[in-house]
Amino acid sequence: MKVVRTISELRREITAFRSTDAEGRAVGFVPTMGYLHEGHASLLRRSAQENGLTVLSVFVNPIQFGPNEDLDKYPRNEERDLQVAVEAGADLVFMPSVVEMYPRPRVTTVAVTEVTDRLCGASRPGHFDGVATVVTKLFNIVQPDRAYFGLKDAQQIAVIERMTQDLNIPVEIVPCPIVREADGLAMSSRNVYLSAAEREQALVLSRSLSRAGEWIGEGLTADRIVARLKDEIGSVPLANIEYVEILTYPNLVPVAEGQPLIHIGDSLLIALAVRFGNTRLIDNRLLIPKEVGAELCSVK
Ligand SMILES: Nc1ncnc2c1ncn2[C@@H]1O[C@H](COP(=O)(O)OP(=O)(O)OP(=O)(O)O)[C@@H](O)[C@H]1O
Ligand SMILES: CC(C)(CO)[C@@H](O)C(=O)[O-]
Ligand code: BAL
Repeated sequence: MKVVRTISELRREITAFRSTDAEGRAVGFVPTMGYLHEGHASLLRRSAQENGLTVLSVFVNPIQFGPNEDLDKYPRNEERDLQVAVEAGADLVFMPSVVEMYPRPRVTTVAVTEVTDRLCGASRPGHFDGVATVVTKLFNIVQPDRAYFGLKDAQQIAVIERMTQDLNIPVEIVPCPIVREADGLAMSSRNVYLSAAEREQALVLSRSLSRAGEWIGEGLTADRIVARLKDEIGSVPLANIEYVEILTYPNLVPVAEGQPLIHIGDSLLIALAVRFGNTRLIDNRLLIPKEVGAELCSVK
C-alpha cells in the first residue's frame, strides 16, 4: 500500500496502474474523512474484491462543515487509519492537505437541489454543496470506475447519484449496507464523542428503527409512524431529536398522506438525526417495495 499526499503523485500512480495492468482491471474509490472503522473497512473490502486498484481518500473536508460544527475537533488518527486501510485491502491512500485540495479562494461550487431540501440538507445548510464539490474534485482527480459509499449516509448517496447522472460523470456509484456494532449502534467516527450514558441511550435509534418495520406491517401511515418514533426516541432523557422523516427513496419527497406505508410502491427511507449532548448521530432504514413491512433492504 502506498500513501500519497499530492494530486500529481496520485495521478501518476493511477496512470501507471492503468497503463501497466495487463488485464485492464478497474479502479475502485472509497472517499472518507478518516478515523476509520469497520464501516469504512467494509467499503474497502468490497472495492478490493471488485477492482484491480483500490484508492482510499482520507480528507476532513472543511467546506462541508457549518460554522458551529465540529471541524476542529473531528477525530483524526493517521497511523491507525493506515493500519485499517492496509488490512482491508487499500492499494493507494490519498491524504491531501487542505491547501492541496483548496490552493486558492474557490469561486466554483457544485450545488445539487431538490434531493437536498430535507433531512441533513435542511438541518446542515450548505453541507451538501461542500460534499458535492469535494466529491466532484475527488472524482476528477481519481477518475475511478466505481465509487463506494455507505448507506448510513443515505441522502449523501442520493445526492451523489443524482449529481453523477446530471453531470455525466462516468463512475458507478455502489451503495453499501450500514455496518453496526453488535448492540445495533450504527458505526460512526463521531461515536467516539459519546459518554458512556449517551452511548447506552443512543441504542434507541436502531431499536426504534427496527420497530418501525413492525409498525409498517401493522398498516400504519407515515405520520403515525413518525409520531411513534418521536415518542420512543423522545422518551430517552439524553436524546434531542433534530429530525425524523419518512420519504421516498432516492427522490426524497414525502409519501402520500393517509396511505398505509405497506401499500406504497416506492422505496422508502426512514431517516433520523438525533443529538446526544453535543454529538449529532444519524441512522436510517431503507425499505424496498417487496420488503416494505418486512426486512431491511440490504444492497448487494
Ligand atoms: N456504519 C457504516 N456502515 C457503512 N458505511 C459507513 C458507515 N459509517 C460511515 N460509512 C461510510 O463511510 C464513508 C465515509 O464516511 P465518514 O468518513 O464520514 O465516516 P462516518 O463514520 O460516517 O463519520 P461521521 O458520521 O462521524 O462523519 C461514507 O460513504 C459513509 O457513508
Ligand atoms: C464523501 C465524503 C468523504 C466527502 O467529504 C464525506 O462526506 C463522507 O465521509 O461521507
Ligand atoms: N459522513 C458525513 C460526513 C459529515 O458528517 O460531514
